[in-house]
Amino acid sequence: MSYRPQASHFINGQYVDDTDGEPFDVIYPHTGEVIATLHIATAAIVDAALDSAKAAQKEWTALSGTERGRVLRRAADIMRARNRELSEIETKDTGKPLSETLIADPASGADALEYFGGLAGTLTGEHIPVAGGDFVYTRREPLGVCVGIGAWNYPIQIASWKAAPALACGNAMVFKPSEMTPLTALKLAEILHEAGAPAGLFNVVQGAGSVGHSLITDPRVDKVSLTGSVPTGRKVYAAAADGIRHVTMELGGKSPIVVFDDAHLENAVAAAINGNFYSTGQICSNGTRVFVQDALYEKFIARVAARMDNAIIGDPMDETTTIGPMVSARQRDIVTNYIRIGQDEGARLVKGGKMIDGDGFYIEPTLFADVTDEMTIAREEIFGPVMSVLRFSDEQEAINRANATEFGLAAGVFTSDLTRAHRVAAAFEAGTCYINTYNLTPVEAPFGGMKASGVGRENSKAAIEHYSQLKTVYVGMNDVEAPF
Ligand SMILES: NC(=O)C1=CN([C@@H]2O[C@H](COP(=O)(O)OP(=O)(O)OC[C@H]3O[C@@H](n4cnc5c(N)ncnc54)[C@H](O)[C@@H]3O)[C@@H](O)[C@H]2O)C=CC1
Repeated sequence: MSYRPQASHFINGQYVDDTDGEPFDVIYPHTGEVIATLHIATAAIVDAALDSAKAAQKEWTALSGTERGRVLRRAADIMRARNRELSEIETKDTGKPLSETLIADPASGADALEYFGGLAGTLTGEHIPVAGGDFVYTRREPLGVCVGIGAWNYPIQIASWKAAPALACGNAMVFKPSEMTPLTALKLAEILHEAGAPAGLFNVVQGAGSVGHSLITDPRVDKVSLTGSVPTGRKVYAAAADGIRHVTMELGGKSPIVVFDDAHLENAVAAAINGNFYSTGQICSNGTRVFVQDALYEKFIARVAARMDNAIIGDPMDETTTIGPMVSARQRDIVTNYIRIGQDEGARLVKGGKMIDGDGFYIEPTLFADVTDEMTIAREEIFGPVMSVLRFSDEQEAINRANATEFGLAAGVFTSDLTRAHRVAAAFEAGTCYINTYNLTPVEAPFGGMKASGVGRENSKAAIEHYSQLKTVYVGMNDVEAPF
């Protein structure tokens, strides 16, 4: 298995490298083998990326929105045409099964490019009449150079969800993928260039936190958009604050799914399976605290356990596989440790719980029952295939317990009682709520967190607010009066 990108970085319309940068390996999680070695961006690389973004932004913002949109929509078409190639690279980089990447990852990136490409020509200001025939108009202007920083779980999706609205609004972007998954952001850069984006409009530089830090503290940068954990979010937000930079923070979660007695059992079970085991549990909005009402409790656990027997764990390149490895040995060990803590603290291990021997970073999908609110596995984000089921009796109790967390990314409710569904959705302290389904993120709908889970929204028209700013122009139509 190998996949070698042409070079580590993509700057000013071309692949570039600087071998003075410290080398780092790209590891295929199925086998643990090194598939490529790239270099961390040096100061010269970061400088070149920011300079080229600054120059390209001027050229790009001079185009009409329709012209910018055409480039983004062309990029969406190229991405769809290259879906299999991109999906295979994504699978090699992340270990996610091809059965997922073929339908979810580049496809969701292409949706973002298409959607924001369509919106680009519609971005306008307002005309506001005021007293005496004077009027005000507003101009919706880009922010300038945006920095995007990605997590490792959805590399091409995260890069596209940030690039598409940023570019639609007339900004340029320098994107730093996670050092765990550096490959497909380079492909996005290549595709945007092929689609006609000016050289330098979307650059990719590699590295870990220190490269991220040098980007977000650079005076050429106007906006920072991070997808990552809450601790990283705190650091990035603080660093951006020093320069009063705009931010979008898409951070972690510990989201609840509340299943009432009157729920459609198989739908709730399927949603809990998707919301805990898809992408081997490495999804920020996963519903990792599943609250089930008394009368349905044991039945629910039995059905989840039975359906877990149908999981096909193994080679992610085999299109029948439904559970791949964890992204890294480190992440596998973090999750294994949480499973041990869950057992030590008295949760009932119903299924799974073990590492799978071999060179790949595999772990069994794991189901815990009788989890209580104070247990570590009910409080901390695990970011792995571990479902915790908790028992509850009444609605208000479920709402209070669901909200008793610093996070607020997503929440779900399953019930056949229409008014209760909306009442509970309104009471959830979470940015993205679901009724009788879970974890769907169409580009048309805003996505993002409340509380410690984030600031701002991605996708939908709401994202435009986070990649543009309004300028007010007051037009005087009368003589100017002064007191003397
Ligand atoms: N809300 C959302 O949309 C999503 C959130 N996530 C969250 O991401 C986390 C998992 O991803 P990880 O890559 O482990 O997150 P992480 O927080 O370790 O790293 C995220 C990115 O930030 C960079 N970074 C780290 N320290 C930095 C610093 N001081 N300055 C600038 N950049 C820095 C990393 O190199 C990486 O590119 C989970 O908490 C998950 O919930 C993941 C996907 C979606």
